[in-house]
Amino acid sequence: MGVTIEDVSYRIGEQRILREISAAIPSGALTGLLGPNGAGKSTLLRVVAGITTPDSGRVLVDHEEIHALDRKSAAQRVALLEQNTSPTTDLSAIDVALLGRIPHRSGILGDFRGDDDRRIALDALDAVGMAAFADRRWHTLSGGQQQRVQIARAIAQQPSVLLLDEPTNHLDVSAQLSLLSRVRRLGITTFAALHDLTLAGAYCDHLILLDGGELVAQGAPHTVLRPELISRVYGVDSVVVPHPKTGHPVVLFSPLSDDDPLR
Ligand SMILES: Nc1ncnc2c1ncn2[C@@H]1O[C@H](COP(=O)(O)OP(=O)(O)OP(=O)(O)O)[C@@H](O)[C@H]1O
Repeated sequence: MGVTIEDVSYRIGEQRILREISAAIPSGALTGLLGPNGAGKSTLLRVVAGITTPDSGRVLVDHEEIHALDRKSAAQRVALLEQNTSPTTDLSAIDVALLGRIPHRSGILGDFRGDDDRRIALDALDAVGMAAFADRRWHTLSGGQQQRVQIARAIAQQPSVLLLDEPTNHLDVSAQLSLLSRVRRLGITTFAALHDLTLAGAYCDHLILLDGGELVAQGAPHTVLRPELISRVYGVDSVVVPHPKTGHPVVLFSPLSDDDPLR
C-alpha cells in the first residue's frame, strides 16, 4: 500500500524536470518532500496526483497505476492541494470544503450537496479546526484560515493519498505546528512539500530530498537531514542537533560568510 514512484522522468521542451525518480511513500504516514526552489517538488506532486503524465516510469497508488485511471477515479484516490489556490467565486467555507465531494458525485448532474456530503465536509473542517467558520465567506478569512479550509476540501475528497504543496505557507508558527499535528492525526498517507527542514524533521515519518529534478536521499528524518546533504543541495553550512526534549533533528544554519558566492 502507499505510493510507489518507479523510475519517473519528465521533461518540458529540452529541460529535464524530473530524472529517473524512484521513491516509496509509506502508507498512513506523513512523508515530507524537500528540495530547493525549482527542484521539481510541485511537478512530482502533480505526477503523483495523475495530473501530469511522466515521459517514462509510473506511479502506483495502492498498487494501481494512477495514470491508467480516468480523472474522476484518480481524484477519488488522490487529493492535491496546490500552492496559492483560491475559489474563483466568493463561497462560504463549507461550500469550499464541499468542492472536495465533486469526484464522488454520480453522473454529470449528480448532486454532491446531500446530507452525507455536508457531514463529510463539516467533519473535514473540524479536522483542521475550522468548523466554527463553516458559514464564513472566503474573502473574510485570513490567509492561514483559507489555507486550512483548502486542506479541509482535500480531506473531504476522502482520498487514500493526500498531496500538499507547501501547506504551511502563510501560517504563523503555532498554526504550522497545529496543522502538521492535525494532518498526522488523520492517519492518511500524506506527501507534503515543505521548506522548513526542522519542521519536516519534527513531524515527518519519512523524507524525500530532491535537487535539480533528481532524488538525492530518502529515509527517516535523521538519515536525510545531515549537514553534508544540506550543504550539497542548498549550498549552505549547517549543524544538525537533536532537539533537547524530543530528540528530533534540529537544523541550525550558519550565517553566510562575506566571501560566500550566495551572498
Ligand atoms: N510550465 C513550465 N514550463 C517550463 N518550465 C517549467 C514549467 N513548470 C515548471 N517548470 C520548471 O521546472 C522546474 C521545477 O519546477 P517545480 O515548480 O516543480 O519546482 P519546486 O521544487 O516546486 O519549486 P518551488 O520550491 O520554487 O515551488 C523549475 O525549473 C521550473 O522553472
